[in-house]
Amino acid sequence: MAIRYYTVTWDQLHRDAKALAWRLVDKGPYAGMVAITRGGLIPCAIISRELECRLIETVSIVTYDEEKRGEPSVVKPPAAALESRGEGWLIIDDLVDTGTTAKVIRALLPKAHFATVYAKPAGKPQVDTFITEVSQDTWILFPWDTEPQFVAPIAKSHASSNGG
Ligand SMILES: O=P(O)(O)OC[C@H]1O[C@H](OP(=O)(O)OP(=O)(O)O)[C@H](O)[C@@H]1O
Ligand SMILES: O=c1[nH]c(=O)c2nc[nH]c2[nH]1
Ligand SMILES: [Mg+2]
Repeated sequence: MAIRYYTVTWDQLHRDAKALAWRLVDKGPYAGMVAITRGGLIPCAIISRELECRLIETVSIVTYDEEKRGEPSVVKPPAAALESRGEGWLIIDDLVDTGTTAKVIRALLPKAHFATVYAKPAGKPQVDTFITEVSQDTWILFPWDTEPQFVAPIAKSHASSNGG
């Protein structure tokens, strides 16, 4: 199956994270927020500003090596939220894909509210609130993983693909 790419710019990420904050504001107040590093850090910063929530904990789960999956391991647990099992806490990640990361965090913090900006169908059941769904065969390209580069004019690439 050919992979598609969905490019997210800084502006779009800011807009989508704010849209998520709008959905979350009435579900609070929150005891604090847990950002899933590293992808959840920037959406968490944007949402914490909107919700005026200044207590931020982090959790680090290592699952991916580039675009290949490995076994998930908790590199840094969300210490401040563990005792309450996440009650009143808001967990933020940039996206849910297979749901592997979300399942590990949910086991640690079963009472927390889990929110992501983007969601793919396989992981969607693990998430309480999200903004945009993309198909399972789509790879989301975040602004921190990409940079603008020169692209040849259409006429040039068209001519070379026609042997011109
Ligand atoms: O639903 P899943 O299949 O588990 O995939 C989703 C997770 O994968 C990405 O993180 P990654 O593990 O690549 O680490 P990073 O956030 O440090 O880039 C993304 O930020 C999510 O946390
Ligand atoms: O940058 C990313 N884009 C994705 O679509 C994805 N899925 C899992 N992990 C991911 N990281
Ligand atoms: Mg991540």
